[in-house]
Amino acid sequence: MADKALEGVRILDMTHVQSGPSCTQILGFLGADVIKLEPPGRGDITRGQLRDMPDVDSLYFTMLNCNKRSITLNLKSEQGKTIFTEVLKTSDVVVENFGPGVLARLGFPWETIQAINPRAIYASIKGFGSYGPKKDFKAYEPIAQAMGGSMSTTGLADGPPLCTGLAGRRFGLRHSHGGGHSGGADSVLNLVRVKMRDHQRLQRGPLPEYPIEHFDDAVPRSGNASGGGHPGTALRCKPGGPNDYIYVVFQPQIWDALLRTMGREDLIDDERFATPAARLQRLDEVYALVESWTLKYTKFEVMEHLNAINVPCGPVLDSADLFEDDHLRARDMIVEVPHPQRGSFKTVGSPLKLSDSAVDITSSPLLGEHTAEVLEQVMGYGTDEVDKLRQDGVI
Ligand SMILES: CC(C)(COP(=O)(O)OP(=O)(O)OC[C@H]1O[C@@H](n2cnc3c(N)ncnc32)[C@H](O)[C@@H]1OP(=O)(O)O)[C@@H](O)C(=O)NCCC(=O)NCCSC(=O)C(=O)O
Repeated sequence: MADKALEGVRILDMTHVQSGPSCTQILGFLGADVIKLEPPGRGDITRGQLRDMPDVDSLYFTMLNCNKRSITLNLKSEQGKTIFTEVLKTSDVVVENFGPGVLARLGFPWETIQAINPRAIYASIKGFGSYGPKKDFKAYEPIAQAMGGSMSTTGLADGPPLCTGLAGRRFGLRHSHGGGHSGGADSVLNLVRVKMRDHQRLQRGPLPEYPIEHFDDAVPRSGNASGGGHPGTALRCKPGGPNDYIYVVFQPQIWDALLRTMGREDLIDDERFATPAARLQRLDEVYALVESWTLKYTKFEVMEHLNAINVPCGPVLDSADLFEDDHLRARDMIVEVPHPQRGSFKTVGSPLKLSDSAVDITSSPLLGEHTAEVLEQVMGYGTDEVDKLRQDGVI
């Protein structure tokens, strides 16, 4: 039995930036042989973007390209196209997120790829998919957030629309489950399904769980209101820093126990708060009451108190908290990876945990680190031929 779920599966990875690389990195975590194909010279543009060390692959690149091999190949040269055809024949899956029309301009539209290797699964990420009036538009993550409904519903009611911090992954993850062509805006829309629910509810009356009084035609920005069936919000904690908050979901069954923990047994029979319906009428008061208690403790202390009585809650973890978090470390979600140029770097582990497929995270490859290895071992080229291809600027 293979040690890893995707051992023996070869991925021809023609992805760049964030959306595609995050998908193929997960395939690498699961044991696939991911061969990342990059243009000679610069490679994936992110290698040189947002650099924190001169002339060294950026964290932007290293954190999205672990567990891959890198080959360089000039797809605009005739020999490059020939080599591409050969690599394609040895691949099980092809993943690409080029701009619309790029592969066709290179001479490899989907039909040609399919004819060269009919058994290959083809996964294509575009901003707006392969059909529909906007199919030829380029896109980055914030554009998908703008056009998939996320921005208009994120933020405070009296502030501008906001992007969330879920870059790249949200755009790409939804595409990684099979062959096909789909779009980033589709993915975002899929994740704002509850807002589309609320839009239709709004046509029958105001939405009581939203922290606003007056509604227009579209779903408003909901601040920190919970999108689920129970109200919830982020409450301030000690010592009052920008992320000293804890998110609390007010399930009906927690109310009495919460009042006891807060030392407010006197309110248990108070009819203003006694039922979920009564509390929904005065959420501001409910939140202010509980916040007067959370402000006495740190967000981690509140987490302890609330979990002791089974209240669903989550302290707002900032990036410093995340790197130190004992749970994330125990689950290998924060890992340190050796790197030939950087010494090592910290990255985020695999969100997929399969019981019989351990994840060993290896460094992102240097540009073209495996070109000779792949050409010689996978495709049978001789060392002299590889040298000649290098001199000719093909690889
Ligand atoms: C992200 C992009 C806007 C980036 O645009 P560009 O930088 O202009 O890249 P393109 O993919 O359009 O490719 C530009 C050119 O590079 C050429 N090219 C690419 N690879 C090669 C190789 N190996 N050899 C030779 N030439 C190459 C390609 O033929 C194009 O040439 P010409 O044919 O001569 O033009 C676009 O790729 C795109 O819309 N992708 C799909 C959606 C997507 O995944 N977006 C990122 C999502 S999230 C994210 O990551 C984020 O927000 O950040």
